[in-house]
Amino acid sequence: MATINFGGVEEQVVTREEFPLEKAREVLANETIAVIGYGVQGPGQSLNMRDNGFNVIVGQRKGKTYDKAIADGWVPGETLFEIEEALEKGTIICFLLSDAAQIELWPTVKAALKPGKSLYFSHGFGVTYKEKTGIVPPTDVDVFLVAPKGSGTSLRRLFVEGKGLNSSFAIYQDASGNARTKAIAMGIGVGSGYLFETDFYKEVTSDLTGERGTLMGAIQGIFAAQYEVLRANGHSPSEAFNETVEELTQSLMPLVAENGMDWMYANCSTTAQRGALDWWKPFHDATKPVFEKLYNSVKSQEQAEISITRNSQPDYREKLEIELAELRDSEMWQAGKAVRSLRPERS
Ligand SMILES: NC(=O)c1ccc[n+]([C@@H]2O[C@H](COP(=O)([O-])OP(=O)(O)OC[C@H]3O[C@@H](n4cnc5c(N)ncnc54)[C@H](O)[C@@H]3O)[C@@H](O)[C@H]2O)c1
Ligand SMILES: CC(C)(O)[C@@H](O)C(=O)O
Ligand SMILES: [Mg+2]
Ligand SMILES: [Mg+2]
Repeated sequence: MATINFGGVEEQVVTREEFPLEKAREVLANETIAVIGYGVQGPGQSLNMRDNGFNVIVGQRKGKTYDKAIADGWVPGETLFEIEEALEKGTIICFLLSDAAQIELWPTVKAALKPGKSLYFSHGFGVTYKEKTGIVPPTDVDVFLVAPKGSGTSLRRLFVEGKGLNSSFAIYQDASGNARTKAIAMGIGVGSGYLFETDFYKEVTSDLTGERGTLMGAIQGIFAAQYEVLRANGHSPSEAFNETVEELTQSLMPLVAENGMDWMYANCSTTAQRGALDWWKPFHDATKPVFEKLYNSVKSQEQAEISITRNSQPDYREKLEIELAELRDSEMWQAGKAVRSLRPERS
């Protein structure tokens, strides 16, 4: 573990330098890694591990996604199987179905978890909310998680570009005495940048907060609010969208990603800097109570309850799609579509 100072707080993290890919390959040399589910994380993690030289198979029920796995080079009967067969063959079971679907499949997975096998998650959800999910692993298997901090789509894209998303890792149960090393090896194998340690409860609590907050929920809320105010005051969709979204994603966020907020500010006018430095505080004060409400709703398990109830309905995909279509069809995101089509690299 390397000790790194994060803004005055020292943390132990695992870097690729200290735990190189060769070591990860050695640790997992005798394992068959069965990736169960080929939705968003499934492809990213399985393809990265395959390209990193691990022994990986995929378990996916037949249908459109199974065909996508074939298109990605997984071979039926060799590296691609029905879920039950992959569970049988795998020694490390990567449970990468949607969190709600994990509940339904758990009895099947549990039956396949013979002593000595490992159960791998990418979220603390299933076992943390065991009263709601029924996911209680047998005591003679290792249980750990590696949670990439980003979409499986980015996990794969960054890997292909020679970059990496950071991931957290956590141990829930160490039956073999080797769970920690295995978890870290898996984290390196899926293409993580660096790995930071957490526990299942903290992972699920921070993750549910983040995606409902700044990463996804809050950002759409704040975009919509500013766009609406600009439009209500007579600004065109072009002007409102560019001033709300396009400039942020194309110009300013890449600068923040590269060198931090102050550096992005410093690369804008002093007029902009003065205004931003004055206005971030009112935005902070206005939104902090909402973040507190959100965190409490996660902590009380209300968010887990909603997620399970809503995403377990037979038509949950169709219902999500209706709400996504509402976003997509809104004037702001339709304006965005037009703006994207005008980017020079697209013409
Ligand atoms: N999406 C991400 O990028 C992301 C990022 C970090 C962590 N995670 C976590 O990774 C895990 C997998 O998430 P995901 O977003 O990749 O999942 P997903 O929603 O894309 O679903 C994965 C697979 O589940 C299958 N599935 C759904 N219902 C099923 C059922 N009843 N029986 C059998 N198969 C079924 C689908 O065919 C699909 O292949 C979750 O724990 C999630 O919280 C996801
Ligand atoms: C990609 C996210 C938002 O980080 C993940 O947590 C998820 O649930 O998809
Ligand atoms: Mg999440
Ligand atoms: Mg997340």
